Amino acid sequence: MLKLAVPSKGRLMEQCFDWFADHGVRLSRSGSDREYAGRVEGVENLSLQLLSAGEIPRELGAGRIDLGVTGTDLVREKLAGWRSVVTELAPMGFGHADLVLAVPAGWRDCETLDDFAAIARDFRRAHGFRLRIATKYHRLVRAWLSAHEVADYQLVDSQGATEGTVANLTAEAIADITSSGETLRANHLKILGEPPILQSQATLFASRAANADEVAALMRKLGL
Ligand SMILES: Nc1ncnc2c1ncn2[C@@H]1O[C@H](COP(=O)(O)OP(=O)(O)OP(=O)(O)O)[C@@H](O)[C@H]1O
Ligand SMILES: O=P(O)(O)OC[C@H]1O[C@H](OP(=O)(O)OP(=O)(O)O)[C@H](O)[C@@H]1O
Repeated sequence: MLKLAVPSKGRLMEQCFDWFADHGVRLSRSGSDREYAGRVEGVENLSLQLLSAGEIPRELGAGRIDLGVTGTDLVREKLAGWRSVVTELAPMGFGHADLVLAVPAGWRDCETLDDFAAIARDFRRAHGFRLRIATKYHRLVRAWLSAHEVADYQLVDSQGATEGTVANLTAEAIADITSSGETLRANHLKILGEPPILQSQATLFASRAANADEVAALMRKLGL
């Protein structure tokens, strides 16, 4: 029996149910809208759990679930050495979002990452502390800034409403997921750097601990 987990709410859950239906497997909640158990029809030996998208990487990593749907951003952020822990089975074509670095739109002299690196150096000298970047994507942001030789900054943890931290004076810049760009615009922020830190989408992952034959049989059933 393979254990599958999908996001427990919102558009991600609905689009996930639609994707499986298009591949001949019907997923549904087993009880009320509040119940986090699920039902599977159309394939044998598969059980369904509804979990927080943010917790699915950890459950895959621990081998407590065999298959999971979540964003590539969350897997890369939350699982060190993710390639040795999970296998990417199928990008699913929804949940597209870019992880980006953004600064106040009014920073006219900051258009490139090189400008940002220079501003960060000057900031430290002028203020006596490092420029603050609010984010929940610590691992990905650190790796990306290091690859671009930006060193004079500190990360400030923000688990939500991250774009508000600049106006609230708890950070000078942010790194967060964007799709329509509305939240950045509404908070007077502009994106720096092209391409983005990461382009994410909802993806079906298998735990490396899962039974490979059972996973291969399911993939055939899904037509993948
Ligand atoms: N505006 C958006 N458009 C598209 N995808 C998004 C957007 N915001 C977040 N996502 C994606 O949705 C996935 C889930 O994100 P989110 O952080 O909301 O989950 P979560 O915090 O684990 O949910 P929960 O509140 O259940 O804990 C991530 O992979 C993320 O990339
Ligand atoms: O570019 P947009 O289409 O405006 O979308 C971006 C927003 O969506 C996500 O927030 P979410 O609604 O998941 O809430 P959060 O602040 O708790 O992360 C993300 O963190 C951004 O804030």
